[in-house]
Amino acid sequence: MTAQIIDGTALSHQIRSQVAREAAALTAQGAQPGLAVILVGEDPASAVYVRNKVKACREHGLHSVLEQYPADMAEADLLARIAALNADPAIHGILVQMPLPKHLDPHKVIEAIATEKDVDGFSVQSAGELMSGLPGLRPATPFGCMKLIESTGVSLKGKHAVVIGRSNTVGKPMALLLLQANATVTICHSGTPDLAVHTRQADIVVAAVGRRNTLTADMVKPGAIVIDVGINRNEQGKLCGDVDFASVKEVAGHLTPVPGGVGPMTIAMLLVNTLEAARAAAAR
Ligand SMILES: Nc1nc(=O)c2c([nH]1)NC[C@@H]1CN(c3ccc(C(=O)N[C@@H](CCC(=O)O)C(=O)O)cc3)C=[N+]21
Repeated sequence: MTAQIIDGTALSHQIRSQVAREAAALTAQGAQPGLAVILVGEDPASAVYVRNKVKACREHGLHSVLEQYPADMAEADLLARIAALNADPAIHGILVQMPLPKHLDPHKVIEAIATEKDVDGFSVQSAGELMSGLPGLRPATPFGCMKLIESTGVSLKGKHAVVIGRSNTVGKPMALLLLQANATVTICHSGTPDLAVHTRQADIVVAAVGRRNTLTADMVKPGAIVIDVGINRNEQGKLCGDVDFASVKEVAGHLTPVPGGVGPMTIAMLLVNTLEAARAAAAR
């Protein structure tokens, strides 16, 4: 059996087109959605990601601004920029690219963003809303993973989902979204003694570790849905995920590639969140 490859690029374009239509309607009402992206420091990978985010906004009729600051920017100056964007009526979403240079406290920075503009869904308030089943902005990566799973047409109800990784940005919110969709959820992490014992039971595996070949074919139940959140490089410098794609595709039922899986969906869901934030602002 060979897995169906889930095309994240194609799905992201469908979602982005929908966002563009709805953004145009808001713009016609004088409420064009706007995203501000802040990058501190010169990490080349981060620079590529933020440029792609801003470019995606421009291509789909959203207003966007990119603010780039030197790596030694003072925390007070960053907080002041966030305060100014909080007060800017043309901006509905604020994203501060992570990771931040060491001297900047990410928690303090995230909490400075107005809750209604927290399009990353990283704030304590947004996390609490997700935990409590309240409406709110959902973290883009796990939100995108849910859309990828939904695109298979397989119902999550009563299924066993295993999440590998417990980060605040992916693993934990992913587990909560799966739980909300009525899956039975297991969270595995670096302290799990035998990962394969859990993943072999799983109808859905979401791998969000940041280490190549974390999930191999022998660890996968035949027919399972496998979502690969990893972003790694192999010896040749080629982008690859946490899943051993070549072997797992012979066992899984559905599998996301890297690149072309979760990454493009993260950007699409960021646009969805910005649209949602703009819509909420227009209704106030
Ligand atoms: N505040 C904040 N919010 C984020 O959402 C955030 C962040 N910080 N820091 C870094 C991570 C990473 N991230 C990605 C987004 C898109 C791709 C993406 O589009 N990847 C393409 C490949 C791009 C390439 O070729 O490098 C793909 O997988 O097909 C990847 C990674 C968002 N992040």
